[in-house]
Amino acid sequence: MRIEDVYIWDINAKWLGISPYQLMENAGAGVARTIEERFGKGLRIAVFSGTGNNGGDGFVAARHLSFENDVTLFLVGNEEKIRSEEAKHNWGILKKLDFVKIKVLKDSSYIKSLDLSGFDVIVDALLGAGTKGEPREPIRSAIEKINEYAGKAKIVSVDLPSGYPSSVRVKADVAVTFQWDKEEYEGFEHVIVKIGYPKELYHLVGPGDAKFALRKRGGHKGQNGKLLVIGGSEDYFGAPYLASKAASYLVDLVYLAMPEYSARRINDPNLILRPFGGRNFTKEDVEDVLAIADGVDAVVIGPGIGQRAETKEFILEFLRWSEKPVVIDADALKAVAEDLDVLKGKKFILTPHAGEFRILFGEKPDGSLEEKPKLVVEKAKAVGGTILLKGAYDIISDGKVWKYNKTGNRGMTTGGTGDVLAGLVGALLALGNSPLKAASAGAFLNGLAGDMVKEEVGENFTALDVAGKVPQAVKWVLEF
Ligand SMILES: NC(=O)C1=CN([C@@H]2O[C@H](COP(=O)(O)OP(=O)(O)OC[C@H]3O[C@@H](n4cnc5c(N)ncnc54)[C@H](O)[C@@H]3O)[C@@H](O)[C@H]2O)[C@@H](O)CC1
Ligand SMILES: [K+]
Repeated sequence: MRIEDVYIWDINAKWLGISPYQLMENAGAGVARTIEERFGKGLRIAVFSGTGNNGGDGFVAARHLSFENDVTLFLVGNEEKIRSEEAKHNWGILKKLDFVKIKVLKDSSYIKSLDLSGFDVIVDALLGAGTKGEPREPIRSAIEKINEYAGKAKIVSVDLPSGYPSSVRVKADVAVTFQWDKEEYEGFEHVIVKIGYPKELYHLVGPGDAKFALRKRGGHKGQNGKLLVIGGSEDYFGAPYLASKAASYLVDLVYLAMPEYSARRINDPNLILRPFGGRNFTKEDVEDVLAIADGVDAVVIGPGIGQRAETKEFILEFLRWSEKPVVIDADALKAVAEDLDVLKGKKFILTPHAGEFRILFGEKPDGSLEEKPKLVVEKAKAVGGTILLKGAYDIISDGKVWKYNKTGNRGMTTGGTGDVLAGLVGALLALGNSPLKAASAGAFLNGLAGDMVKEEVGENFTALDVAGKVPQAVKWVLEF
C-alpha cells in the first residue's frame, strides 16, 4: 500500500459517498478500542492533538475513551487553526463535555514544564500523514515532552509516530494505522484498524484514478505528452480521427499518421497530419512511421487500419521495432493475434472487446465479477502486458492486479466510442502513466464523457459527441 494510493482511494471513497466524518469517527474509535483491548479500562489517559486531521482523530478517540477512562485532551496549537470541518465538529463536541479536561497549549516553554507522570497512556495525535519537514514549535516541544515518558507510560501514536519520517519523532509503543499497512512506515509496531473502506476501493476505478493520471508534468509545450496515432485505410478515416481528437484534449501534441487517400478528408488544425502514400499502410511505410514514433512519448495503433494482409505485415513489423509504449486497438489486435511474440519485452495495452479477446486468447470472457477478472489477469500475465477488456463493466489488468470501471451507458454502443477510448488511453500513456493507470483512467474518462452527453441529449449520440465532452469530463474530475 503506497501513500499515492491512499490519495486516490480517499477521492474514490468520497465518490462512493463515504464522508470524511465517517472515516474520522471510525479512526478515532479504532484508536480507543485498541487502547482498551491492550491496556484495559479505568485508565488515566492524556491525548495530545494537533490542529490537523490527525488531531481530529485524537478528539474522537478522547470522546470514546472518556466513557470508561479519565481523559485529558491537550490541544497543541491555536484553536482557530483547526482546519477541516470534521475536526472542528469533533472539537466542538469535546468542548461541551464536562468529563473530558481540555488544555490548550500554545507556548513551548509551558509545554516543557508539563508533568505527565499521572498518566498511564499517552495518545499521540499531533502530526499524521500531512506532516511536512521537521516538526516545528510548539509541536516539537510536545514530542520531546511525550518522549520523556517513554517506558513509563504507554505511548500510542495515531496513524504514525508524530514527526515521522524525521528523527525528531514520538517514541511510540504502538502506532494505530488505518485500513492498510503502509509499506513506507518502518521502524515501529503497527496495529491496523479498519475504518470502513469497502473492498471496491481495491478494484473500482473512480475519479481519484483519473485525477492522479491527469496531473500536469510541466509548463512547457511538449512536456505534457506527445502522442502518435497510426490508423486509417481506404475504408476508414473516422476512427483514427476520433482517437486523435479525444487525445488532443489531454496532451500537447498529437501526430496522426494515415494513408494519404483517407488523410485528405481530415481537416483539423489541432492535429499534426502525417500522410503516407497509397490507400493502406504497407511494410514500405514502417521505417518512416518509426521515425515519427521516435519523437513521441506513446503510440496508438489500429483504429480503422483495416485487415489487409499487407497492413497486418506493417503492424507486426512496426511493433517489432518500436520501443514506445503502445495502445493496440481494433484491427491491430487481429494482426497481433497472429503473432503475440512481437509483444515480448514491450510496454503495451491491448484494448479488446469480448469478441477480440476471444480472437486473441481463444477464450470468451464471461461470468461474474470474480470470474471474469481472473481470466483477464491470467492472460495479461501470460502476454506480459496490460489488457483493457471493454464491456458494460470494463476490466483492466496488468497481470498482477485488476480494476473495473462502471462509467458509461448503453448509448456508447454507437460506433467509434472505442476509438475515443483508445485515444484517451494513449494520451494518458504519453503523459507518463503506467499502462494500468492509463488504461484505468482512460476507461473512466471515456465513460464519464459519455454519461455527460447522455445527461444532455439522451442515449442517441455519436462518438464525436463523446470526444467533444472530454474537456468537461476532465474539468469535473479535477474539481472533484
Ligand atoms: N481519509 C483520510 O485521509 C483519513 C485521514 N485521517 C487522519 O488524517 C491525518 C492526516 O490529516 P492532515 O492531512 O490534516 O494532516 P496532519 O494532521 O498530519 O497534519 C497537518 C497539520 O500539521 C501542520 N504541520 C505539518 N507539518 C508540520 C511540521 N513539520 N511541524 C509542525 N506542524 C506541521 C499543518 O500545518 C497542519 O495543520 C492522517 O494521518 C489520519 O490520522 C483519519 O481521519 C482517517 C481518514
Ligand atoms: K500521530
